[in-house]
Amino acid sequence: MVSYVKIPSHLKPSDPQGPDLLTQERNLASFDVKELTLVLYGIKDLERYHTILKIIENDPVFDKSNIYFMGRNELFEHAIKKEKRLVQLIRENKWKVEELQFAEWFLDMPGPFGAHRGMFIPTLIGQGTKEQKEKFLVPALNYQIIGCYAQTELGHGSNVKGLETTAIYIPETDEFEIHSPYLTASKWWVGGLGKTANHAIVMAQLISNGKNYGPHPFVVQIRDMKTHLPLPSITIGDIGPKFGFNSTDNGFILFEHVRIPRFNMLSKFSQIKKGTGEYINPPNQKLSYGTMVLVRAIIISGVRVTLARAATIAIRYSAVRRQFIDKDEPKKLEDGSIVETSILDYTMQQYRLFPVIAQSYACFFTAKMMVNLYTEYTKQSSSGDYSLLADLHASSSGLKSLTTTMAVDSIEDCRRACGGHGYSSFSGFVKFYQDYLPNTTWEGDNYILTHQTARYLLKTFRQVTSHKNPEIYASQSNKNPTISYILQYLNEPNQKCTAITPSDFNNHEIQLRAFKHRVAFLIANVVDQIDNQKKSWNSMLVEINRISRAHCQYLLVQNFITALHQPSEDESLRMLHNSPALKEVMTSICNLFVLHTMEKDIGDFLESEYLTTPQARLLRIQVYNLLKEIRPNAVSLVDAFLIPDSLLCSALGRYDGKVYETMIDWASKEPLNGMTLDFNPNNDTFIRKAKL
Ligand SMILES: CCCCCCCCCCCCCCCCCCCCC/C=C/C(=O)SCCNC(=O)CCNC(=O)[C@H](O)C(C)(C)COP(=O)(O)OP(=O)(O)OC[C@H]1O[C@@H](n2cnc3c(N)ncnc32)[C@H](O)[C@@H]1OP(=O)(O)O
Ligand SMILES: Cc1cc2nc3c(=O)[nH]c(=O)nc-3n(C[C@H](O)[C@H](O)[C@H](O)COP(=O)(O)OP(=O)(O)OC[C@H]3O[C@@H](n4cnc5c(N)ncnc54)[C@H](O)[C@@H]3O)c2cc1C
Repeated sequence: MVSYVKIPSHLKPSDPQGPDLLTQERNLASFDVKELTLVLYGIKDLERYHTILKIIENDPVFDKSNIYFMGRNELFEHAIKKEKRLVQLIRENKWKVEELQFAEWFLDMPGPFGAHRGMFIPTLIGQGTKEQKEKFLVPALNYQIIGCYAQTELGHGSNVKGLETTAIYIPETDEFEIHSPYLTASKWWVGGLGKTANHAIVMAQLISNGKNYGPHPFVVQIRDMKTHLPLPSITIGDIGPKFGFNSTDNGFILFEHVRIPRFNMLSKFSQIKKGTGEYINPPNQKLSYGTMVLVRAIIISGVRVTLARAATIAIRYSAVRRQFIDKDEPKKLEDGSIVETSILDYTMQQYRLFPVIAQSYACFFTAKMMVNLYTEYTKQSSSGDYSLLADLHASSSGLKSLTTTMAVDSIEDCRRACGGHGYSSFSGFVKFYQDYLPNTTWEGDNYILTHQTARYLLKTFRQVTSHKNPEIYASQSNKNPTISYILQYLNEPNQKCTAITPSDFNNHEIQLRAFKHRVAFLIANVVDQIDNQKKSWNSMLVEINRISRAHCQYLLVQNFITALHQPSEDESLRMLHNSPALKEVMTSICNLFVLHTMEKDIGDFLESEYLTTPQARLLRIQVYNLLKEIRPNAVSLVDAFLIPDSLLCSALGRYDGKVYETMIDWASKEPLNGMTLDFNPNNDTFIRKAKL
């Protein structure tokens, strides 16, 4: 890239106050960083990581050095080039899903084929029959057709049952007619639709013999395969500029009595019979919502790397950045000279940032749980057993909501913790935040999703309590955490915390009891208000949200603690258990996650009377103790995430700590610096490129 400003050569390269600050930090670690990285990725995935990263970093098409200077059109063109190159690489290297997830992660560019890979293909796999897979999935996997997932409409997104697009069965021709009766029925927001896709999975109200059977998925060809123009009676466009995600063509589409063969209704679960239009019921009414369950689970497993990325930038920058001399504990170099304090040494900075490290590790263990639960569900459902679906839907909805909210809040906290430089695109936070933000809205608005989780929890509570002998559920409590805490609460509703010193709060049994008691208390309270005091659902929505949040926080806590204690077949967990140094640092991180989470929501724990006010104070002291304990390991804990510089794309978070050199180098490449502007108000304004 061209530099428009020549930087004077007399400047010394780095921070004059101390050599290589990050190396000094790294020397403080109490554990082996490589060992922890291995726990996080596992041996096989770490090999994949390095293989794929090498390919991506050495390919000029994926070069990101110009990314912060691109406008929308340039960004979109760049994204298409990347997508096309990615498809070539998939073919050349025969990449499977495992490799592809790393490639997409490293590319860090929401692109026009994202919905094709992330939603169109999974829907065909999950909901298509064998014949439909042959017709649509095979060409989709070969990129002969490019698809998108068209569910949301201009007038309805959250309320899927309220969608207005119709698919009416026409027995005479054995076809469906896809139609948008109102402006508000226009499909809207659909990724890859605006310019790229030639096929769409359209979620439409299935109507046969005048009866509405609710939203079902239909495959609709939308553009001509040769000219790429919209097919007759179809109107398509891009929805315009957005907060972020501008490298993707989110689009709209309207249908005017478009006919498709009956074959195109995805029919693995429900079918329409030829001629009669008879509807064959699915084994579970919500199976047509299956793609959403899968994608929510995938989003949850992506949160850990999002948090890791934000923490890496902020922690490394805070180690390098120095402001003020600490009057009480001045920092001295070896030669005795006093230097300014690294901002990472300020307790307030630690309090803002170390919990983000802890959240990422917590999400790592819960991601494992989510993957296991989804795998178990897939196994069972392939033999017709859908009994795990309700559980899976409840935990994936609530956890998607909790963890993505946590992630966007934490990216912003990390950005602010970097002061003024956090506001620069070069921080690596700006585009990252903009592109990540829709995770709180898509695949279910984060508030709406908590209704689903709470509904399941209330239902379970009612089931257990309405039984004459609730203990009958005891045998299920090992597998079902909700039943386990409800039973515990019923047996001992007035349970009290036994902590008498700050360090007592490190006791994992005390921690688990706190979370169990709090969530059961909140559920019991809402059940009482709805069932006995006849409060409306709407009047309880804030409490509903609280219940889902409390339940999902408990899942995060329980998964972290279980990972530390329970013997496991899992390769990563065995490595963790076999290393005392790792176990020690992970225990501190776990304690910080648990106690910081409690402290933030302390009102719930006080209200449930599990904690007393003096105990709340002890708990806060223990949080401060943990910050001190973690401080020497902070940089190494983020190094272990192994987020490559090419992905961070951050002047502040780079591994070598050369913050200031990079800031000025990148600023010198700002194209505005290469333009000559005429500021004279009496002249017509003009801008021209400078001659270098
Ligand atoms: C360390 C290792 C490193 C490895 C490195 C890897 C790096 C990896 C990086 C990975 C990054 C990953 C990122 C992935 C990103 C993927 C992005 C994908 C792009 C997404 C683009 C966006 C697409 C979209 O947004 S598509 C549109 C989505 N829309 C929605 O989600 C709409 C939300 N609304 C709904 O779901 C429903 O309307 C709902 C649930 C709110 C209400 O539905 P309802 O029909 O009205 O039902 P209700 O009456 O409330 O309930 C009845 C009954 O049904 C149950 N129910 C509801 N839904 C479901 C369901 N889905 N499944 C099962 N059951 C369901 C409900 O519980 C009720 O049950 P009962 O109480 O028993 O009656
Ligand atoms: C970048 C991006 C990409 C997307 N990609 C796709 C795609 O590829 N395909 C697709 O089909 N969709 C896509 N979407 C759409 C997305 O799934 C929806 O926007 C999302 O599901 C939210 O629905 P909504 O917009 O209708 O929100 P609304 O439901 O209108 O929500 C607005 C507000 O009202 C509140 N609210 C609504 N109902 C209630 C209630 N009952 N109780 C309490 N509060 C309520 C919500 O909490 C929210 O705060 C995308 C969205 C974005 C931003």
